[in-house]
Amino acid sequence: MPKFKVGIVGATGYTGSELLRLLIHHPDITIECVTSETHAGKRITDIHPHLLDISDIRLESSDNISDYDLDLVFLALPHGVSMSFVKEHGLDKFLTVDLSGDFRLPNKKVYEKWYKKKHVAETYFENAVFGLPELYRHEIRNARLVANPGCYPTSAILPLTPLVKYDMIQTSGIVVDSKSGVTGAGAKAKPGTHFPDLFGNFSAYGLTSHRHTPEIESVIHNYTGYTTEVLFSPHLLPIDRGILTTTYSTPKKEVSKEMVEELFYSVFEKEHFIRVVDRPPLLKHVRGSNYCDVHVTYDERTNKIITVSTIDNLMKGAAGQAVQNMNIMFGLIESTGLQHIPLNP
Ligand SMILES: NC(=O)C1=CN([C@@H]2O[C@H](COP(=O)(O)OP(=O)(O)OC[C@H]3O[C@@H](n4cnc5c(N)ncnc54)[C@H](OP(=O)(O)O)[C@@H]3O)[C@@H](O)[C@H]2O)C=CC1
Ligand SMILES: CC(=O)N[C@@H](CCC(=O)OP(=O)(O)O)C(=O)O
Repeated sequence: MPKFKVGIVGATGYTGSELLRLLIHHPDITIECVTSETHAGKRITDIHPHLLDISDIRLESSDNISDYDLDLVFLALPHGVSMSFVKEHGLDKFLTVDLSGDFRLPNKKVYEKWYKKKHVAETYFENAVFGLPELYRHEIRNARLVANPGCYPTSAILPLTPLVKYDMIQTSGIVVDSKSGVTGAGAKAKPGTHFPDLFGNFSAYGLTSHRHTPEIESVIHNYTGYTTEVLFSPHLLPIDRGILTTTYSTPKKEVSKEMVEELFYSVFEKEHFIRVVDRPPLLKHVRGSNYCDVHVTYDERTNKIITVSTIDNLMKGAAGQAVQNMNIMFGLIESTGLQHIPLNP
């Protein structure tokens, strides 16, 4: 079978780098072009020296993308930039997997409220499928534009949807408390991601205003039909990769630890990348892999259901999930090229 041809737009960033790591040896695809506006003309190893003797492809401007006959393009671009690319190229020439948040929300109004940015390609919201395969596998198969989920939303939506869908929890007062490694903030240095600010430190940010709040709420609504109220609080961990998310919710009816555990085991039984674990998961047990480890329990004393989930933000939180979506769009086995064993320790 001929291989599928793909391009990576924004290949110099962290998710671009991770896409390269996953795709160079993917058995069913070839990487035809990789783009950078800042480093066009340089070899990929000038930016990613770890690829020495592995790839010698040259970076070029995304203006050249039309010179290639591509089946699919990954947009590993900042939000605001992805939407301009989609507006310029449309969806007829190639399939698109957008890693940014530009097409994850229901419409322009919600986007502009939370992103504080004008949306210039609103007509494409109706084409976009939210790229969480465990929820929307069938829709992804026929999509031309997949909005790859945010890293925090992936870690929160996966454990919350079974609880909401099966009517186990009250829809208000759901608390999502997340901690992320610093690669979640992208490759460009910012004051808060500077080594002395990070090392030996730990901080909350984006309280009450983070753009992943409407992403979590709108996907839960779309998938379950329930309108929820989610309080989302992100934190920055002094580590490179990984997200650990704890959720707290109140049961709607009488539950037990065994009941919630049974629900998770049955819902996720057939999911290759979701592992239900019988104790709180560790970040190191998913590092470098596309797994999401989830744990659920019930605290009788406070009457709260607690979930703890872990992902690698660059894998199941970004590039790994994007490749999982690509596999589905091409009709390949979903786990192709994603069988990495977690790097422990
Ligand atoms: N990091 C993570 O854990 C996750 C990231 N995401 C999302 O994925 C997307 C990519 O993230 P990430 O790889 O971390 O980001 P980076 O900041 O590391 O990389 C962004 C890339 O976009 C390119 N680029 C092109 N045009 C512009 C522009 N106008 N301004 C800035 N950069 C531009 C940059 O390269 P050049 O200058 O060479 O052209 C660079 O390669 C973002 O939308 C992010 O929100 C989603 C989930 C998780
Ligand atoms: C640690 C850190 O800064 N994380 C990022 C989220 C990364 C992510 O999922 O990204 P997008 O929704 O932007 O694609 C943040 O809070 O803005």
